[in-house]
Amino acid sequence: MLSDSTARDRNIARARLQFLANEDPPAPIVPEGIRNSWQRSKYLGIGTDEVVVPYQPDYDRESRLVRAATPVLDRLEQVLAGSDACVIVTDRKGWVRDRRVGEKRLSAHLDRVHLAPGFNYAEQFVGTNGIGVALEERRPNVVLGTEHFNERLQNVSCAAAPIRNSVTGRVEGAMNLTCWNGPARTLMAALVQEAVADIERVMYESSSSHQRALLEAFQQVTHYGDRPVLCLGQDLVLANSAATARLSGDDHRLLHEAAAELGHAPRTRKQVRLTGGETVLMRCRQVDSSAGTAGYLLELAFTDHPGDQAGDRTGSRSRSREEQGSALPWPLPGLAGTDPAWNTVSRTASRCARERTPLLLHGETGTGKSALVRAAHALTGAASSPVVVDAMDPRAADAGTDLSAALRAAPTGPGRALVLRNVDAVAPEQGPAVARALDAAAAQGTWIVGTLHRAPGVPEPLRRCFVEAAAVPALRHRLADLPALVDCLLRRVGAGVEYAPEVLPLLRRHDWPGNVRQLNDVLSKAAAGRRTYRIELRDLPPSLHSAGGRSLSAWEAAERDTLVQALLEVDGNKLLAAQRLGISRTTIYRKMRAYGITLPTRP
Ligand SMILES: Nc1ncnc2c1ncn2[C@@H]1O[C@H](COP(=O)(O)OP(=O)(O)OP(=O)(O)O)[C@@H](O)[C@H]1O
Repeated sequence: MLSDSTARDRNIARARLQFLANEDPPAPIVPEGIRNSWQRSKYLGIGTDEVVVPYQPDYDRESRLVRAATPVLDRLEQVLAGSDACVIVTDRKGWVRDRRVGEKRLSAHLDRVHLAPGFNYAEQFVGTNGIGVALEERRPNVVLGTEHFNERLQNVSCAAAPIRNSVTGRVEGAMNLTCWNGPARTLMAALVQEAVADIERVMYESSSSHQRALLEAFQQVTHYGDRPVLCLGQDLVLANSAATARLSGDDHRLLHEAAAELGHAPRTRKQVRLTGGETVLMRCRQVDSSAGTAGYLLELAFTDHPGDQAGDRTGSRSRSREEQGSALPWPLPGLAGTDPAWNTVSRTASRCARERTPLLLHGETGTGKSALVRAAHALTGAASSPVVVDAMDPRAADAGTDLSAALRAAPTGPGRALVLRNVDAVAPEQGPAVARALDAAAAQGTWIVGTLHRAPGVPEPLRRCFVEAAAVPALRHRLADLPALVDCLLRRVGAGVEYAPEVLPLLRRHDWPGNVRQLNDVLSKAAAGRRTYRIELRDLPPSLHSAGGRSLSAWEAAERDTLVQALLEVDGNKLLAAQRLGISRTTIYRKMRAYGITLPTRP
């Protein structure tokens, strides 16, 4: 009689051969994570009988990951001495950086399959294996014997987990434990998790003072992104959206070199020619932390953008001009608009969603902050919708369900997004607990987003939970997008809703304090109440027909609405409208001026 695990191994081995031999997906007996990895491996055409992997003997043996992993591996090596186990650390691309083996026979086998320092064990080269799956799916996993894609690995089992930078949430590498197939394999996952936590802690201790200093310097200067600002650390780049829109990765390297040349001077300026040929004036400041030099803070002024002088805080208007020159359309599913400032924020949100960079979105109510997060998250292929926790929701303020508890209750992990709406409404005493809850979710691979109406409005310690910030433009600043928005919103109402040509000019005259949400409400109501196949001027609310310079009393608003309604009924003929209302033509002129009524009128 076969033991349970032997029978399982045989079934998995059979399922693997069937999967390799035909076009069907792997049988359901195969665990989901392994099935997905097999499919990716087959799609990439990876061989199953030979391990052919790239080799690069030269690598940075002083990197922060290697330095943090060394004491942990030293300790594990002693624990595992003589046992049939081996621990391995790779960098984030799958290059093996260190390996410690308990016994010689396993060491020889691992050499034969190139699971050794300098080789690359990413899934794209080896197919399904612990390291490859941990880096690909950014989560811990176990790959047992016959679950390996390559036959040469089937006599070993491995458990692996990603190693993250607990400040930025970025995956820095992977830790893997391999041993011969056998009963001990079920304990491997726990051992790996513990070792990963130790490495992450050492990394945090050694790097956090640098990173904290850089983040602080960046946040002090950007005030949520008015001009291009870049903060360059040894392995950390912080850039606001005004900088990312104009700089490539090569530009970052170039600017880093230029900054390093300036040395220790407290603040210096220098002209730098970027890779695309543009010249930028860079103002550089060295950032120090308690552990030494953390990096450089660069404030940039592009020579084609005079309003964007380093040190000039002209606010979001100068930023949007800068972005207008460079932001190309960046369509997000279900959303409309090609205004440059909208393009820039769409691009930033997409990149942050992809890289899981914590993002702070600020913009007036109804501008589309939540809609952007939903669309950018969906674009990553995530199956789940973002979970939104509102700091202004009275239930969250309730003693029984405090805000941090609500955040902690949200599902976390790669493929998840967590939105804290109205970040600026978090009460100061709740700040530390909320920050801890956000950091914990980010550490699990969740994409963290905060939204608020006005920047800067986020107090410490919450501010440091967000790495990037971007502004969502108000509708009145992107009126060129109005036709596309109207079409998009009417499509949501139903197919075939049209509008008269005079409608758009009228919508364009309004300043939309409630932004796209208000436009959506107006259009949905107009479409529901329209009297013909299309929306006419008279279907729009009377308030849209006046300039609305001052706030009106209820009585005044009612009078204005009656006036507009009467004028619309008679196609703007003032004499007829006056007769209907029983007032003089002079009175109607006076009232129209007083209320700023501007609907198209007949002479
Ligand atoms: N570019 C767009 N294209 C289509 N619809 C949009 C766009 N921007 C916003 N909307 C729609 O406008 C409405 C309001 O958007 P959303 O709820 O995202 O605003 P918000 O900025 O998060 O508001 P608040 O600050 O009040 O939370 C939603 O129905 C959304 O789908």
